[in-house]
Amino acid sequence: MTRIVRTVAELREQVRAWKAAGEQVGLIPTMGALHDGHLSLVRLAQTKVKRTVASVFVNPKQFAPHEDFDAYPRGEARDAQLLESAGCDLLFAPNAAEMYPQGFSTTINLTGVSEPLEGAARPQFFGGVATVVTKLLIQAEPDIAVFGEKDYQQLQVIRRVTRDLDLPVEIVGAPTARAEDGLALSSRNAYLSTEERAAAVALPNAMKAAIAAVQAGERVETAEAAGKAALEAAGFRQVDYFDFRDADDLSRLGPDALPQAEGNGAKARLLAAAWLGKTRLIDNMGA
Ligand SMILES: Nc1ncnc2c1ncn2[C@@H]1O[C@H](COP(=O)(O)OP(=O)(O)OP(=O)(O)O)[C@@H](O)[C@H]1O
Ligand SMILES: CC(C)(CO)[C@@H](O)C(=O)[O-]
Ligand code: BAL
Repeated sequence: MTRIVRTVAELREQVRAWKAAGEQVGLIPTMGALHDGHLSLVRLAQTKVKRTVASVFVNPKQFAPHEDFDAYPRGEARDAQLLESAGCDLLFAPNAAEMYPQGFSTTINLTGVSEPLEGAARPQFFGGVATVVTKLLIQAEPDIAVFGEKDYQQLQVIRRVTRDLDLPVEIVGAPTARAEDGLALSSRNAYLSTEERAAAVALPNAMKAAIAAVQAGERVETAEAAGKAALEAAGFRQVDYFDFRDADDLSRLGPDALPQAEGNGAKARLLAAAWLGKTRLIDNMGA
């Protein structure tokens, strides 16, 4: 069985024992409600290191008061079973008091790549993510930590934080796992009604269409506007962003920039976030 530990002391003791035996360790931070996307991160870590630790912690610091912290799906027994089936060695499941003891007063303050897109839509989000991920990396002392490209900006922010703070860990990005129709797997997909789930495929479809249009010579701005219109026509009630961006620093691409144009060395990424009823979906694709 996958062992479950709830304290930093137990986590460190186990990780240090593995390292003393010459075994490298990979950390997979999650908020639980696990799905195949999370398990693909475990499997990727297993190709690189001998031991894997998944953390499950629904981090209150990355939710604004009006967001879905209370409603966020939780189910430790099911999560532990899935981790067991994936061959994960350890589940770290701290409670809020272990993570944020009384008097906790430290938050990582970010600029740069955290500011646009998710940072603009959810001003509290990346400070909370950076704080908890930094704590998890210090607590677990892993050799590698794996994060999904599904949360592409989060991955870029975490790369930046680990570089800036000299954290001795390799950050590994993992490709987005998708349902058969193309929708990115996400714990929040559980909020979708049957009708909304059917409509949700418009998100990856609009993104693929926008990338194809730009690659065929369409102006970036025009493709972005068409993408937003396609989402609204499919029943999305609000599009927070549908933007082509520089793939590394997420700065804006000029209106006439053709990401794939010959001689244009910049790599582009299309990132989108949009609301279907009460569910906020995000996705991104290389362009
Ligand atoms: N479809 C996916 N493919 C690859 N990685 C994923 C996928 N979904 C989530 N992840 C990654 O799993 C890790 C934990 O994410 P989290 O627990 O928030 O799951 P989630 O499904 O993204 O949930 P949410 O619905 O809250 O966004 C993150 O690194 C995230 O990028
Ligand atoms: C990285 C993370 C586990 C930090 O709480 C969370 O933001 C997530 O699940 O993507
Ligand atoms: N998957 C990112 C975590 C969040 O949206 O809160």
